[in-house]
Amino acid sequence: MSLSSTILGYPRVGRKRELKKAVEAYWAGRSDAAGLKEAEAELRKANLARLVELGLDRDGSALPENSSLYDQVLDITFLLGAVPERFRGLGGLDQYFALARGNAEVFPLEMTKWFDTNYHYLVPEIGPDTPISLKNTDLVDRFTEAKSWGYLTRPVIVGPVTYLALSKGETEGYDPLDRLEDVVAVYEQLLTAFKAAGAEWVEIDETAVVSDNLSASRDGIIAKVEQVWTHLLSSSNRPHVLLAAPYGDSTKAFPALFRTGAEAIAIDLDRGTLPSADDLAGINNLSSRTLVAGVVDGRNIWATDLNKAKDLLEQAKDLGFTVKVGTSTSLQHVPHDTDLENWADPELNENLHDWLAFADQKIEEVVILDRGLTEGWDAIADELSKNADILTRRAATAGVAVDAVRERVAALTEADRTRGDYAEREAAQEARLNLPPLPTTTIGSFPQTTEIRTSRAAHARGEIDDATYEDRMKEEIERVIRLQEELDIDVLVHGEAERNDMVQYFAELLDGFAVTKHGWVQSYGSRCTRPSILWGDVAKSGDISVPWWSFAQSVTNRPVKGMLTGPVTIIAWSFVRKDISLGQVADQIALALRDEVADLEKAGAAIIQVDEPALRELLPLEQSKHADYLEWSVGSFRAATAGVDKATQIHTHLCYSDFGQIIDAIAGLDADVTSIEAARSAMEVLPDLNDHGFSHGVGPGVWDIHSPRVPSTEEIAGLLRLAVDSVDPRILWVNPDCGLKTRGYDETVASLKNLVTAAKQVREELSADQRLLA
Ligand SMILES: CN1c2c(nc(N)[nH]c2=O)NC[C@@H]1CNc1ccc(C(=O)N[C@@H](CCC(=O)N[C@@H](CCC(=O)N[C@@H](CCC(=O)O)C(=O)O)C(=O)O)C(=O)O)cc1
Ligand SMILES: N[C@@H](CCS)C(=O)O
Ligand SMILES: [Zn+2]
Repeated sequence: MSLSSTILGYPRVGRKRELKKAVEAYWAGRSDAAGLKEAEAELRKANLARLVELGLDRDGSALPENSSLYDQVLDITFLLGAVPERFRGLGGLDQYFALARGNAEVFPLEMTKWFDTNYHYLVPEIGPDTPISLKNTDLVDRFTEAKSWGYLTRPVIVGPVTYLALSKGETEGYDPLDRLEDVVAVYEQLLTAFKAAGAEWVEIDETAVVSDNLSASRDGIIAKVEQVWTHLLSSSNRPHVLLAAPYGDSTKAFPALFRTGAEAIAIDLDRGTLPSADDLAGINNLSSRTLVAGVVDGRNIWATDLNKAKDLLEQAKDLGFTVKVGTSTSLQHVPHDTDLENWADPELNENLHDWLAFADQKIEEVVILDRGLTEGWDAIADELSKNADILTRRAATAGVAVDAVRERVAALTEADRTRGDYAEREAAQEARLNLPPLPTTTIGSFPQTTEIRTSRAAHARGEIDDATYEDRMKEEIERVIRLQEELDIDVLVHGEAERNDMVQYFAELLDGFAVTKHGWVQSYGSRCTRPSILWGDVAKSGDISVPWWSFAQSVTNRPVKGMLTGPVTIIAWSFVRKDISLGQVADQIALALRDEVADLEKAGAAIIQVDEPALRELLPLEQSKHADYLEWSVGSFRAATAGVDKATQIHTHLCYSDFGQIIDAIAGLDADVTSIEAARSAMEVLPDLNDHGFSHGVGPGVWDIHSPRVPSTEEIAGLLRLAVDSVDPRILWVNPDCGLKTRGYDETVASLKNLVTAAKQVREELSADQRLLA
């Protein structure tokens, strides 16, 4: 059976976040395993029905099966039984969720970004003795169940090379790819099992072939993909294979992918290009191979330029392939459906409706383009002309290009991005702040309690007025300030109670953005975000953070940090326009933030933190693009922060990543203090920082806030001692890995108590040791 036009994956959170609700109900004990499985199956069935309703072929190969209770990489770990020793006493769902979230006894797998997206996967830990075998048949069971409902699906599976390339060695220096043969043996069994269950097609995502940012070299990864898949495809006891190389430019991998003999190859034509005739030299009988041309951007929400897509599809055909329409990536990164929004809502800007394509609209685009491809472009002439018209009108819409914003960005100079000498700043800040050695602080957010979220929801529904909402938030802020004083934390935060999300909050208040009510996208596990839509030129037009900060500072004598989100992170976690460069967008946001920084400073803030947790995430997958990216990203942070007095201390915060490749850029931000995730990787980042001569303040996280586990005082003190071994104690700060918004109060209070006690203990040790200079 031939492959039909398709998408590489569908959102799995559910139109009404059914998956989130089902999983959280299970964790909270409100449902049991059977209840969870039933809810998950119901969602899967509803999604399949929707895909067919939208026009994907139910009996072919077009229906992707990419569901998961938590994460697609974790599903492979679970399938392989490749479970670190600390989880081996557990079984079934207990083990699955302990791997994801930890429990009172065990810390979970590390979590990091999936390529350059805001989706997080769980990093497998692989060693020479990690058990690897076909441990369960969940993936095949899902296929069989869908078949019983009348849908022949195409299971979507992370490929073996990619799985191991994304893993970390159980011990320092161990290369997980050393276990490739064992993993491949399981995939061989899996393919046989799919064949026996009646699968016509499976999709294997070997995404690693598009990235230079992994520890294994790209050439090595490509060679391994070719070797492994040439072997696996030589068997006849398997379904057809769609070998996918999404999320980037696969030009380098193209000849190898085709040499494997896979019946179909999917490539990303949003970030990548078509192969040249040279790339295809020596590959025979191209018409027997299907190319799934990823012309519909799977990870942004703009309506596709259908005329441009048509040209690409024609070019692909001219190369000699059998061409099918596809998305550039899975649609798991976009919301379900634009029709879930109320377009009369003034926050949305009704113009946007026509400009947007969420997952369901993207499927409609795939179906339209497929019709053009098979019936001739005249068959979709109306759609092509309407689409061209929308794009032309969009460019001329008010707010898309604002002269004042463009002129201000064009006038930015190097001096605007440069602060004074660090030693002078350090002295001025020390005199102003007078903090103890190893100062303690937190990253910004305190737990977002049900009361806070309920108040916000009631406010949004108009059930409570602005003043009541504001009073409730202020009560919360004052409570959080008192708690930090009781805990004896040195530098306080207001707790971010008023923020629904650290990006969306800013988007709601800046010009140039729209926000949705239902545009949820999975960030990790059950946690979702509603990425904002950056459609126009960005500027600040009113209060953002100053009233909340001023209130917080008015109720304490200790310094409270002003708290902002940086330009790169706002870009990374929003859906961003593609008609101007990201560097330009970043500078527009930077100037809006520069105004906010100035207002905070004017109000009296001595410390202002500008979070850039996504700095590493947006690092392009291709090495050749790194320098340009680092220049504009670092430049925009500096433009946002360099306007302050030398006595004003600028902090930044980074998390969710492996920072090795961007250490120089971190230094280049020129923040006075950088807090950085480090607890789960036992301070790994510090020697790197030290080797790069990093001499500004640094706060390596000493509490992994992604797990409900409370770290003991001894454990934290141990991490601090490790830190002191790597960097000068005079620059060291003590803080958690990240904000506390996902934590509950019990563990927050217990952990912060231990954190402060540990800091005091190590302070004493150091002063006894005379290693801390005054
Ligand atoms: C720090 N991280 C963030 C990333 N991306 C962002 N955009 N924001 C981030 O903070 N990427 C990297 C990491 C990922 N980490 C997280 C951490 C936590 C969450 C999270 O907690 N998400 C929440 C939703 C947050 C939110 O938008 N809350 C709103 C709406 C709350 C809501 O669901 N309301 C209900 C009604 C509630 C009621 O009636 O009581 C509703 O609308 O139905 C708010 O607070 O107002 C989550 O629950 O998933 C995400 C990423
Ligand atoms: N200030 C934010 C940073 C998260 S990355 C917080 O504390 O939640
Ligand atoms: Zn963080």
